[in-house]
Amino acid sequence: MQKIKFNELNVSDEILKAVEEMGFEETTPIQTNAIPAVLNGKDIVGQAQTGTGKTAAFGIPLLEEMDANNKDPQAIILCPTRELAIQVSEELKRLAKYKKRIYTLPVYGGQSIGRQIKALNKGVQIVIGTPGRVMDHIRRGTLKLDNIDYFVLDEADVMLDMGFIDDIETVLRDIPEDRQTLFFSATIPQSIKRLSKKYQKNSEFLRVAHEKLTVPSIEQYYYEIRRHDKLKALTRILDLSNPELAIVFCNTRKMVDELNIKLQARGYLSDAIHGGLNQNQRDRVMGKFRNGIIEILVATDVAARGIDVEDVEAVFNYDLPQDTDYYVHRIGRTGRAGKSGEAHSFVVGKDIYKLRDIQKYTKSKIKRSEIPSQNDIEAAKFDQFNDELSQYMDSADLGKYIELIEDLIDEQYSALEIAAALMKKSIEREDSDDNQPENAGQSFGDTGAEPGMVRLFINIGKKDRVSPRHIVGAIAGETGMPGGLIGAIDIYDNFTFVEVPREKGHEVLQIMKDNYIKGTKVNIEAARSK
Ligand SMILES: Nc1ncnc2c1ncn2[C@@H]1O[C@H](COP(=O)(O)OP(=O)(O)OP(=O)(O)O)[C@@H](O)[C@H]1O
Ligand SMILES: [Mg+2]
Repeated sequence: MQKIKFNELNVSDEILKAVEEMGFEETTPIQTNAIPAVLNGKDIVGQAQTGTGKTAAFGIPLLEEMDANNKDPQAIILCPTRELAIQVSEELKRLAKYKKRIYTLPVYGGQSIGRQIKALNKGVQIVIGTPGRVMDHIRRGTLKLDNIDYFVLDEADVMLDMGFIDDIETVLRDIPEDRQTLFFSATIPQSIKRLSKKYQKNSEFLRVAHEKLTVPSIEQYYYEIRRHDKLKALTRILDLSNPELAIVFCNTRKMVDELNIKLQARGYLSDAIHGGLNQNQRDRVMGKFRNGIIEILVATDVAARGIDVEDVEAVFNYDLPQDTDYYVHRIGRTGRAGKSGEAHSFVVGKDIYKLRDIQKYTKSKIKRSEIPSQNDIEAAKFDQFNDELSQYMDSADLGKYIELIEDLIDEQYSALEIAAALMKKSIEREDSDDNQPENAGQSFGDTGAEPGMVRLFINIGKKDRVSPRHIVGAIAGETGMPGGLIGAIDIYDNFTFVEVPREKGHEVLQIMKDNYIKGTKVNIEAARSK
């Protein structure tokens, strides 16, 4: 029996109420198996596909076992990234809504340690963090280990990999022996078994029986293309399938930044996330993506594991991941909690061998597909136009317009000609709004800008490199605006972007158009105001 009602589990009314409010109707298979096992005191390795509720599978039993009268930390959950630590903490908070006096806290680098210490001192039973910061608190004595009963590694395979292992061993040495140790991930390689022997007692391997490592509701496609066709492929697929939200993975920070700028310049609502940004920037980008202010998240593998954002309908491997496990995790950002999703992978040259390995490893079918043609996109637009038009005709009051058209017909045109002309005009207008290449290189909008600020994209031409200092200096000099108001200047291959207060947007655009900055001509191709 894989799925059951939550009230068939031996859990408290507080949890049942919270789970109901969160809209969970039945347990997922890993929850069915893991919740009783953890409540019975078992150490477990839990493997289940992406998006199948592993967080609640360890979160619910932990919350049940916390002693509300004891203010000391009783559980530590380690996650590989800061965003994931925050998200797991949020999910636990929702589950703990009716568990009064049970507190959870995320601790991660890049956030003020003082604030975290204050929060820890107030009393927190469950600490969720990244290894570096958790270690830091342990060394400072601000995170006490004497009462830790539960130690959880989310994304265990990556946590026991990489540079984390030393930190984890250090933490484990100081946690009381009679703790429970829990490992969870969608991918559990053989090597974990050895580590499990070392760190766990009589561990039970809960593997949710599934043929495939990937989720069946994700349609997977690959495209054999040339490197320089990747951007075209991406934008065409985006235009054709028009996903609510999408994540595009690249293998390097540089590639992420470059691609993001190219997408923004073409008018897509995108932003970038990678480890090179500071924590404020990372939080801001994740927040905008979760709220749908941006629709496309261009990311390195920092966003590959665990991240749960509703309505991510498509994932792109702009670059194929180096590691086959990461294919599973990346595409698992879509098709979560029973929803459907699409995964598109770009394959250049020898990547095809890697793709074959991925198929073999995941036992999933990745279908070969072709870059959609302009005709495909036009046909899709036409279909969409038809749908919208018939809906509109059903609801709108057209009386006055019918009379006007009748006049036109009397004069010289047929009804068919008039309808065709109106349709052409309407579709063309949509297209010209649609960021065609002639608009690329410059745009003017609040894509990704701070509230009240507007972001200007400027094509500075490949050879005409200027430094951020020059740009700020020139704008400040011409407008008399303090330099501090001019923000977020980054220079990429041949683009730069500048954030200025909204009301100064047009003026600054004009200045940049008219001026030479320190002898370098700033070339602005076209101005477009959204
Ligand atoms: N029983 C349930 N019914 C419906 N939705 C659920 C249930 N349990 C969890 N969810 C929701 O499913 C989504 C995915 O859960 P979660 O992030 O825990 O997946 P995961 O297995 O940890 O995936 P990943 O391997 O990517 O980390 C979340 O939004 C969560 O709130
Ligand atoms: Mg998870």
